[in-house]
Amino acid sequence: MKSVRIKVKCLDKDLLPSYQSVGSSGLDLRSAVELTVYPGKISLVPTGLYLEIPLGYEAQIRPRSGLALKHGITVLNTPGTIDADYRGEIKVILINLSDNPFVVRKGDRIAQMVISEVIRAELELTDKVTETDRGEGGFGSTGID
Ligand SMILES: O=c1ccn([C@H]2C[C@H](O)[C@@H](COP(=O)(O)OP(=O)(O)OP(=O)(O)O)O2)c(=O)[nH]1
Ligand SMILES: [Mg+2]
Repeated sequence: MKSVRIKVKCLDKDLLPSYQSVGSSGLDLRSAVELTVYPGKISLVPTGLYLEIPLGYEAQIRPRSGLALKHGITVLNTPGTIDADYRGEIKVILINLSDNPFVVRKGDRIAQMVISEVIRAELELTDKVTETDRGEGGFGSTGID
């Protein structure tokens, strides 16, 4: 498996994220605070983490499926983008899509962070794009069966 070294400043060692199994794609992120995400509401959850991601990589913040399925808790902007040059605290934007308040305790694993390589586009202006069978069809144009 490929890996990349990332420097991390962590306000509290107990908040250091980790992979939960040998094949996990994401590092589980822990909440640095206790808070409640109320039904239908959005909360910005600090993680106590500051990263130095090498240029050419990014971090993506994704929901945990268990929280989504059991509690209706998801990441509003998924996948959240952590730019390589960002030096602020990593924060997670949670939304509660259930009818019940969701209590987050300090140290709870609230989301996961996947490190990814980034390919940047070199935009080349043109007056015409090539034709294809699909053409302008989209948004369900191929049907559902
Ligand atoms: O879930 C997220 C998303 C973003 N960020 C931080 C890191 C990221 O590098 C920065 C900017 O994020 P983004 O580009 O998604 O937001 P923007 O609205 O475009 O803000 P900006 O104008 O600062 O780029 O905010 C987080 O901590 N958590
Ligand atoms: Mg941005």
